[in-house]
Amino acid sequence: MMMTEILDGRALSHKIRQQLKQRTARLRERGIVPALAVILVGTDSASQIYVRNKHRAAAEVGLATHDFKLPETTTEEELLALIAKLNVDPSIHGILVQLPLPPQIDSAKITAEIDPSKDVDGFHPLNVGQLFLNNPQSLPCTPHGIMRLLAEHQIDVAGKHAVVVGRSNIVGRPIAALLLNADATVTVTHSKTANLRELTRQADILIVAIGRAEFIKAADVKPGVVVVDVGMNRNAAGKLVGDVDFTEVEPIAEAITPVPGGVGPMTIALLLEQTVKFAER
Ligand SMILES: Nc1nc(=O)c2c([nH]1)NC[C@@H]1CN(c3ccc(C(=O)N[C@@H](CCC(=O)O)C(=O)O)cc3)C=[N+]21
Repeated sequence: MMMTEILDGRALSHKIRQQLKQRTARLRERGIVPALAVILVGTDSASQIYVRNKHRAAAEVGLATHDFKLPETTTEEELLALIAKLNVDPSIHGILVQLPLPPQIDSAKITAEIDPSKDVDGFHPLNVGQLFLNNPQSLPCTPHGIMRLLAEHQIDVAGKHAVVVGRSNIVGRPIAALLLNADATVTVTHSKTANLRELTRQADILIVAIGRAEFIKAADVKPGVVVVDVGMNRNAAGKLVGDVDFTEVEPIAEAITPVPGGVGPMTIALLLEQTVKFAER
């Protein structure tokens, strides 16, 4: 009987936060309070969960957060003015603008205006380019959290076939780059991919970030696969479920992340870690 390893993001994020506590204490001895500015425009529901959990975790590790909650009707000019102010504020080490933004705001224009050295999300084109060139400066938190979770469980990706489902700027594209930098053989699939399930069945490592509840079933994976589920969806019963049918896939997998308690808490831990890193420079 093979036992499936559960990749527990809650436990590892706890461990990372304990280490960060010591680093923030040392910074405070030098008179530096690491500070993160979080900008939320409107009322996206995933963003609100994120803001709430982030806030709690930041306080616990001794990191200051400055929340800017702006109305749905905020203009691009207003948001750019706030970013310009935060860019030059020496007491602010990290700036995060919650995505998605309302339709009147061009998010590409916004991410390009954040000082790359305060870009805790790693979404600025300069940081995206550095990641692609295998010289990362600031990494997107969710992909970074995934790599840390795999490393913690001694899952070596070198030489393995990693299949990514989804090509978003936040998860699919950057995790593909990170896996490639770690010497995996990477296939990126998405909503237009022909015979997608034939490709997922070939994965040694399967990363699913497509935003469809329980999309990956038992028949879509091979025995012994390592599954990372980035999805966060509400099912008909109002329960939080991933993009992977956990009940079906877990018995076949060698290792799998749960939802909740997998990738989500890791995203927050790496966001805090990146902010502390910026404050230490
Ligand atoms: N610029 C930007 N960067 C982001 O990284 C970003 C964003 N915008 N916009 C929204 C999404 C969503 N997101 C979450 C991260 C963690 C949890 C999280 O803590 N999840 C927990 C708890 C879930 C719960 O409390 O129900 C878990 O999965 O176990 C949720 C949501 C980051 N995002």
